[in-house]
Amino acid sequence: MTDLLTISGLTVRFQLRDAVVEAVTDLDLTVRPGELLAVVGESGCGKSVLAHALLGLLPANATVTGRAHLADGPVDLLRCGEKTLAKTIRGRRIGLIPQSPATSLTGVRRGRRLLAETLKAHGRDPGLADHVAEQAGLDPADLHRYPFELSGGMAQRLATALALAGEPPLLIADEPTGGLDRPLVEHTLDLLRSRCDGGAAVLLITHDLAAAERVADTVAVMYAGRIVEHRAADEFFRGPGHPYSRGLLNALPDREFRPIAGHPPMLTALPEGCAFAARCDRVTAACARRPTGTVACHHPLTGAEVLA
Ligand SMILES: Nc1ncnc2c1ncn2[C@@H]1O[C@H](COP(=O)(O)OP(=O)(O)OP(=O)(O)O)[C@@H](O)[C@H]1O
Ligand code: NI
Repeated sequence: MTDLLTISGLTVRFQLRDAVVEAVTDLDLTVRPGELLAVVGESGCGKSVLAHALLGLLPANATVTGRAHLADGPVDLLRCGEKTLAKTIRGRRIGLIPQSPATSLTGVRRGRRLLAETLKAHGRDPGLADHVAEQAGLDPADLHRYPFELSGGMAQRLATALALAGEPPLLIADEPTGGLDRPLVEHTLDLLRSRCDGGAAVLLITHDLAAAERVADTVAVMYAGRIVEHRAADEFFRGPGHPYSRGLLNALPDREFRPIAGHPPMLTALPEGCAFAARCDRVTAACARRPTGTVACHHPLTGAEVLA
């Protein structure tokens, strides 16, 4: 099947006064219709920057290179300019559930009006507001509130409803379960899954590997701005290939509940070789060269040692 989204060589740099932040480097990804791709990795590894780059939402100190295309459009999302993105892409072709919607949902309109106007802007019946809120797990009775009157979890669900309003074929959900308690987490994940089962694609950005395990078809692991492993979810959860992936899985409460020692490197001073080497128990002299491949490691895990 043709890919819905194709990203090649995506690289994002932020210019600071006296340093450059290498936020995303040479990232290739594809997402098919009906696929739920989970992008996982520790805080600061570039997940939100990836989402914002695709939607033209990065601040002025960012430089973006590479290419990103939707299957049905000739435009390069990274080059097409604000007007095209605002008119034809954001909300319509690609919906975004932003991270921390409590801070991004501002304005003086009540939830119902916000949602009704968004539906109308996408050519849908504004009367569907209550229905779409319910789909997102938000009690329609809470739509009379202003954004600043919403709890973090309610704002999260309103943001989800707003992203669903345009029925975009691709939904990017950046930590969509933040601030939600367990039943609502599951409701939101199942909602994303049902979007995919209806033919849409979802790029789910999450810290929560248990969430990814519940719903993802494929998993991409980011470390220090690069994808270090990308494969089918069932294979990944059975036997990750990258030592970093194994570390993430072993940190889960129902596995070893043991966090990975140490910290990711500074994105302003990345090593030339493998960025994970300083934290890795398999490091050798070979790791001074940058590893490549779908498991970007000179000493990937195999067979029995995988979850040892
Ligand atoms: N405008 C900016 N200027 C400089 N650096 C930035 C800017 N925006 C983001 N960064 C840096 O880019 C890196 C990646 O940030 P990003 O928000 O993508 O992380 P993340 O993986 O989404 O983390 P989290 O899981 O905490 O949301 C971080 O080191 C961050 O500090
Ligand atoms: Ni983020």
